[in-house]
Amino acid sequence: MNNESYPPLFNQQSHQTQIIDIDEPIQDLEDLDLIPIIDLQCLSLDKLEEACKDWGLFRLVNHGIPSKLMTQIQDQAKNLFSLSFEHKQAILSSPLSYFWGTTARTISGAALRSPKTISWVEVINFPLVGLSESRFEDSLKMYKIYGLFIHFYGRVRSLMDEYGRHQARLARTIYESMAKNLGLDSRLSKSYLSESTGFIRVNRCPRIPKGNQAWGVGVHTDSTLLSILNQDQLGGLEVFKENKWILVKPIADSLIVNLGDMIQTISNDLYTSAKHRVKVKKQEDRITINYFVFPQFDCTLQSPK
Ligand SMILES: O=C(O)CCC(=O)C(=O)O
Ligand SMILES: [Fe+2]
Repeated sequence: MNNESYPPLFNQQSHQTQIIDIDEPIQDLEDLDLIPIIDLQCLSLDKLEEACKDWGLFRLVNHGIPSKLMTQIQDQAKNLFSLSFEHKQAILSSPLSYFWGTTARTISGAALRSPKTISWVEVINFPLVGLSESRFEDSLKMYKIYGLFIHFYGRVRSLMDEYGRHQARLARTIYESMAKNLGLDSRLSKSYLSESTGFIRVNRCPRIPKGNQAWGVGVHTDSTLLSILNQDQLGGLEVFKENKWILVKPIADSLIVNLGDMIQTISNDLYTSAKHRVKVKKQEDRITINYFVFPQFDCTLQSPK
């Protein structure tokens, strides 16, 4: 098992970095999807309220993103990850960033990784603001693979722009309904969702040798206001609810909305920032595309009385 697109650690036959408990009980009822469903075409404020309080996570359907775009973005992410590890390290730099072994970064942008907590994941961050006018392409010309890379980077970038606009629309619609439910003061609550903070994070959890498993992403909550996830058909995402880990099954054309720490704070802990994690055990690469959005950086969060 060797492929130059993977970080070297992920090419080892077996790895000792993450031994995880295979017997841990997980609610896995074959045909049953336990995750609450929110239909954006006929959005029920009551259902939304229930999902936000009880789960902190829900499945979004009828969201208006064409399924072709959902698939194209997955395919292009796959292409980008298939560049060699060296090239990814060299060319996916500011305003983009590439790192592996963790999804967390320090304030200065360095990957927050330690040998004990290596996650089985590679990450590319795409800012959405300024992507089109960035000098990134100029800096790429220094590299020999410019010609090869640029023809699909251009494609990825325009897809990201289009996809990002849809995500911003979804976040705005969902957040405004939450604000209504929470009775937020509309003058204050405008700055609690700031589209300019939005970015897209593409994750690849590399295939893993048969019989092994690892954390793609360990247990965490998102620090966002909202996160909106497009996962491929391999699965692996789990959410914690009433002391059980529940599989968030992949269902074509649906998105998973995660409430982050910021909306939990704004709601005065009425809403839950969902605890979740990703387990990797398939012999195929797993790709997910996540949209993250935050409050305006300098605003003060105020919970309703
Ligand atoms: O890849 C996934 O399914 C979820 C990733 C995640 O939780 C994150 O990036 O915060
Ligand atoms: Fe997350």
